[in-house]
Amino acid sequence: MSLTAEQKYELITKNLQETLNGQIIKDVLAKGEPVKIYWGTAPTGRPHCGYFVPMTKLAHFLQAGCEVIVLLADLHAFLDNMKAPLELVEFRVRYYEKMVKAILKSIGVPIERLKFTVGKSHQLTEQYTLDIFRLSNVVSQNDAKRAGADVVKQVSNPLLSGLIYPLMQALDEEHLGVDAQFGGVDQRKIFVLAEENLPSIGYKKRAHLMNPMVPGLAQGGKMSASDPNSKIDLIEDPATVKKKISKAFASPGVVEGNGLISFVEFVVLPISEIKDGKPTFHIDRPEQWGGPVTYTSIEQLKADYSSEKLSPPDLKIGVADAINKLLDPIRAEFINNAEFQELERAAYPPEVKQVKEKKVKNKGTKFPGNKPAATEEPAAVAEVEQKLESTTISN
Ligand SMILES: N[C@@H](Cc1ccc(O)cc1)C(=O)O
Repeated sequence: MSLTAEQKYELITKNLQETLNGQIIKDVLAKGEPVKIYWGTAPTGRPHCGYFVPMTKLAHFLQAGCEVIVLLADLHAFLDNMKAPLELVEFRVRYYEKMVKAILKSIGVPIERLKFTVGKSHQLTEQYTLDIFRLSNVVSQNDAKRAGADVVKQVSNPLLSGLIYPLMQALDEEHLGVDAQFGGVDQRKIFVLAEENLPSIGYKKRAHLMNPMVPGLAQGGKMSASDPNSKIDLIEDPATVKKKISKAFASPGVVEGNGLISFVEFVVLPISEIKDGKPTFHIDRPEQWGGPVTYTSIEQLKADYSSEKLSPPDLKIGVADAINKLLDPIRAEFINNAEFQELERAAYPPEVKQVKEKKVKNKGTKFPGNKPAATEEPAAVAEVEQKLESTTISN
């Protein structure tokens, strides 16, 4: 199936909340060239179900013949208040890469044409360093601070790293040689900073594509890796998925801010369309409430929900089943792959409990029955690090 330039543009911008400088993309398409787009993700907390949203867009970009790059932004994960310490970030990079691939496989997207790159691989060059300095001479402290406000963790004593973060995200566009950057609308201020300032240091302005933020499952707000109740892990077991969804916030008849409906709109329907060519959302509703029902458009679902023809518990049945179906292959891959599991432990080592040690009076080594000084327990990190040293992660 070959698409016209217009059809490609439509697919590229489908389901987005906002596009800035779409003309840049149209111009590339008009020349018959593939559009080069990147999506960056900072490997901080464990990736969760919210990641399905950008993944559906990567699928669209690939369908539209784009060259797609996934940037695993390791240094950004470090610069954002050290959400990922340097000794863990490499494991997280590998864990994220595996997860992104597993999600795309679960959606049925061929990943051969997807390129993965790690921030460090271009961000430590001489030219990049010089570019940070050049950009720091045209961007004010205030503008850099404001640009990062929705992305960088806001703390009472903000660090300098939070100002460098947006500058580097802007520079990545140039150093990855793309036509467009894609991200959530939470990235908007950084995108604008890039558009306004790259030209001042002699670089092209890029197009920016933004997907909406899907509200979390708790009480609105975005899905966040740091709030366990607002999100569902990609390797969560089926029973926990059901439990979390049953607890999700959903007022009868209220569509606005309903995380479950948004999930259907931005994940379930688009994915079924990518997979089977037509959007479907099936609810195995008990007979007494009207029996099974299948929706093929979000408007239809929203109308039924607003008029309370569809109740929150029934919506929840459908969403829990849909999520479990999406997670099945990801869970299976994880469970059947010891390397993957080891990587998870290395990337997210269980917190070492601070056990208060009983003070033992030092009576000297000569004291009868005393043992030689105990060797220190290796730290959890060092231990897994060692185990992993010889393991390579295959695609
Ligand atoms: N800011 C993105 C990560 C990112 C980092 C660097 C980039 O060039 C692009 C994106 C996030 O919030 O996850």
